[in-house]
Amino acid sequence: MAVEMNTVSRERIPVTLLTGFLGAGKTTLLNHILSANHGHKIAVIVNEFGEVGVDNKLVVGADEEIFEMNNGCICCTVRGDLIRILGELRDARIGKNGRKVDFDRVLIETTGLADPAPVIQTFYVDQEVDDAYSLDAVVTVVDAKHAEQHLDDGHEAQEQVAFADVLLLNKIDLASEDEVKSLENRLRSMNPYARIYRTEKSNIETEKILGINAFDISKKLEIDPGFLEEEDHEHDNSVTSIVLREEKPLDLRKVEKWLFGWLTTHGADVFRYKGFLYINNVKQRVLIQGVHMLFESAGDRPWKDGEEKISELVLIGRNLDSSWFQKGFEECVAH
Ligand SMILES: Nc1nc2c(ncn2[C@@H]2O[C@H](COP(=O)(O)OP(=O)(O)OP(=O)(O)O)[C@@H](O)[C@H]2O)c(=O)[nH]1
Repeated sequence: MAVEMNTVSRERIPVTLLTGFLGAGKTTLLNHILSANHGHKIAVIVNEFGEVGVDNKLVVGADEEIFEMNNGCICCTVRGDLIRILGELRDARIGKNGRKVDFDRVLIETTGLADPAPVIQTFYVDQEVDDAYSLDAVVTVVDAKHAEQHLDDGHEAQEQVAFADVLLLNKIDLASEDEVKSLENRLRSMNPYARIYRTEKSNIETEKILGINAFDISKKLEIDPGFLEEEDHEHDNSVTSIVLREEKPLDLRKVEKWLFGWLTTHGADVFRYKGFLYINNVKQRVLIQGVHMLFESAGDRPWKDGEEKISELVLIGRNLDSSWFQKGFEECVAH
């Protein structure tokens, strides 16, 4: 009996923590994992900075259970939420409380602004979480085009690299071989342990990131000996988010002209923006998103019958003037 109990308690649910700076390619990786044929049943927890759950809408794979935590950063205000969701999932796995969720691993996508250390701590410091879950690996997606800049001025970006078990050097199509090599050297000097893979569109064999048993707390403690005790962590408070909403149909050309005009002068201030637009005389939602000055808009699925048609755009960056954005967005209404 004792042996059996030990076996049960040691069978903890593996968790992959997916981090990476804003726009690096985390959702792209998540979609890639969820569409791949690997046989794992994955419960996904996504954390969004800003009020609108755009990420949830961007994630494909309707079969997976997706739990979303909005309105805060996973490493601060919603850490309690994370513990609660992990507890609920653990119970649902065995059909407790009348709900059954069938999964064999958990994947957590953190917001690009999260410092991973407090999230990792949760798996060691919270006893109930520790009993039920084991951290399999911290996978950090790095944007080959913008990482140097993010690493120069961001504490979170540095921590994300420092705590990674696997680094995906993504978007290599946007950087030269020399740039990629020099970034690789920089990453290697920051984190000598992580396995580094170069990727385009976060395309990687799932065996290289799931079930790899790569997380080793002793290595993390070598990097930062006090990290399990750290109560506080720093945030770059100059980074904020704005949510724009408009119920009237918009004119896509006006939106593009307005946004593009602003981006050409302020592209460095905006890390990430994304949303769906309700465009005049267009049956589909239009997905609009970008990272700094790289911007794309594309037709998404058609609006469903009875679905509220509304445009929602989230911007994350520095020095964002909310009233200026609200006014500009309103002026994009189609006439
Ligand atoms: N050119 C290029 N674009 C990429 C690549 N990978 C992802 N993208 C694009 O980069 C943008 C951001 O990708 P996401 O996967 O949404 O990034 P993210 O890290 O989830 O972003 P946040 O959730 O905002 O932090 C999207 O427009 C992707 O299509 C790549 O390898 N090359």
